[in-house]
Order: sequence, then structure tokens, then C-alpha cells
Amino acid sequence: MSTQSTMNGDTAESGYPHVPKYFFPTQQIPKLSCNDPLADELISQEKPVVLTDTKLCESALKWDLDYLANNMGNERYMVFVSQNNRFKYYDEAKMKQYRINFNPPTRRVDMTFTEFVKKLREWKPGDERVYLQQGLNNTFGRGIVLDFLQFNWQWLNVQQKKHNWGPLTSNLLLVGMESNITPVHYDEQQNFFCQLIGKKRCILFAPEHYERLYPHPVYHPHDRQSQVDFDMPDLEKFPGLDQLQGWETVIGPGEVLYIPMYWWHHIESLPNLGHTVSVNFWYKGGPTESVEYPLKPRQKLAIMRNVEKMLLEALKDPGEVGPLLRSLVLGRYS
Ligand SMILES: O=C(O)C(=O)[C@H]1CC[C@@H](C(=O)O)C1
Ligand SMILES: [Zn+2]
Repeated sequence: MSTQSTMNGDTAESGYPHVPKYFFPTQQIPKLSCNDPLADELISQEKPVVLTDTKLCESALKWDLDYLANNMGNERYMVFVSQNNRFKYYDEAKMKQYRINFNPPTRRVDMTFTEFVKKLREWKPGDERVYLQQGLNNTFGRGIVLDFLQFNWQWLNVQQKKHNWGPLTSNLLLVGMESNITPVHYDEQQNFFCQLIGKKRCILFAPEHYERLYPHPVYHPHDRQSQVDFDMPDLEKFPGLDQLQGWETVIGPGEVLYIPMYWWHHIESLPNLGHTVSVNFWYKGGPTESVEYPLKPRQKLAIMRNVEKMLLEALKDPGEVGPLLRSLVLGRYS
């Protein structure tokens, strides 16, 4: 395990000063031209890769705060507010489903883009932080819609077919403050993550690190999110952390990170480099043609999720799931 992070601004693997080195080792995610056959090979193997030359969102490289303010109209957009720099996702629907004492780590405030930019520009240390995370839809101004139509859909459609992905489900527009962090979690969709303004450090872990990242239970509002705090790793509670090893990269304007479905990712806007703008492309996974054994780690993850859901459906009380699984496994399958 690498040495504990020193906060005196050591240059981490990212090569940028003042970026914390975490407690786990990382390797660099390959950065390749989208025309390099190896890039396609990695995507087809569901391995992360940073793609250059895609021109995927070239029309959006001008989406700085002023341009967005002039073209986002006066709609209210989804903004998360945090008392610190972490923006851990939670499912609002699951907050109500089970009687659990859950205090959301951030609060959602819908605001106009002008109000958002004001909070972002007037921010001073000690103030709450903001992160705009809004699905692109037809309420955006004409300029944004025209830029969106000019995305490199031809390249995207070729990728979608070549890798047998399902349909595009959404594009999330992300406008964040420097040092904002999205803590480590996984999604059940394929993701082309496009960096438009500023730089983001992305740390990824393969699905098989499931046992080292201790996701919250499926019924919990933090479903799919790791219980682990990278700034204060609790090795007693989460002993698997000492085997954790990841992949990392820093992406800048025009670069596209492929985040494979079920791969864990932690994303931070680099400090001291200003606000960031990104847009992602989430695709449903494609149909499984032929099942090959042994199953892939992500297939086992999907099975574990279904077992949790089925047990909850049968037992009703989340507190009974652990005891039943212990009875099932201890001394019999362990
Ligand atoms: O695209 C994804 O899968 C995400 O997790 C996004 C949600 C917040 C975004 C960020 O850049 O901080 C990343
Ligand atoms: Zn994600």
C-alpha cells in the first residue's frame, strides 16, 4: 500500500501539484486517439480509456459560464449544495421507502443559471459549495440545443452499434467548482464522459473491487455508492481497502473518458484551476448474447443486487437480510 497522502502538495500520479495522493496505488488510464484500434479494443473489453480526437462535443467547448448564462434561459436547474466539497449522490425515492435515520449529505436547490453563477462567483472559503447537475432537455436555450445537435452523433452511433450498447438514456450537464468531489460509486450504464471546461481527475476501480469498496445496501439511499471515505479510510471496518488499486487520469477540454458500466469512479475538479463543465452520455447496457462461464465480475454484481432486492421483497425488514445471509453462508458456503 502506498504511503499515506501528504497534504503538502506532493505531486500525485496525476502530475498536478496540490492534488491529494490517496492511500491506494493507481496506474494511468491509457489515453489514445479514437482512431487507434487499441481504443476500440479496450472499449469492447469494457476497460476504461481516455479518447482524444473524437470531436464529440467540439461545439460545446465554448460552454463557459457566460455562454451558458446567455443560453440557458430562465428555467430553474438542479443544483446540489454541500457544506463541504463532497457531493455524494443519494436516491430521494429511497429516503422515504424505509424508516432509516438518513441525513442527506447535500441538499437539492433548483435555481436559475444566473443565481447559480452568482453563488459560484461570489463563493469564499467557509461558504457552502454548489454543483449544477442537470439532464440536458428541450428547456435549454436555442444556442445550447443547436450546439447539442452538432455533437458528433455519427461517431457515437457507430460506437453504440459496434459495442452492442442499448439506447442512450440521458446527458447530464455538470457545472462545478474547483475541488468539488463526486465520491466513488458505480452506475449501471455505459458512460462517455466529455470534459469541456477545466480539468477533472478521475480515479476508477474495476467491478471486482466490489469487496474492497463496500457499497451501501441496495435499499439504502446511497445505493451504488461506497461507504468508504477516501480522506479517512477506516481499515478496521473495511479491511479490504489494503488491497485496493485503481486507475487514474486527468481529463481536459475535448477529452472523453469511457467509464465502463459497473466500474467504480471518483471524480474531482482539480483545485486552483477554476470551475469545470462536463457532459456525459449514459447508455443502457446491451442484451447479453451468449452467457459465458465463469461469469464476469459485473454479471456477479448484477446477481448480488438481484439477491438483495429479492430478499428485501421477501423479508420486508432490511434488518433481517444480514442474519438470513449469515445463516445461509457461515459454516456452509464459507
Ligand atoms: O457521469 C457519471 O457517472 C457521474 O458520476 C457524474 C456525476 C457527477 C459528475 C462529476 O463529474 O462529478 C460525474
Ligand atoms: Zn457516475
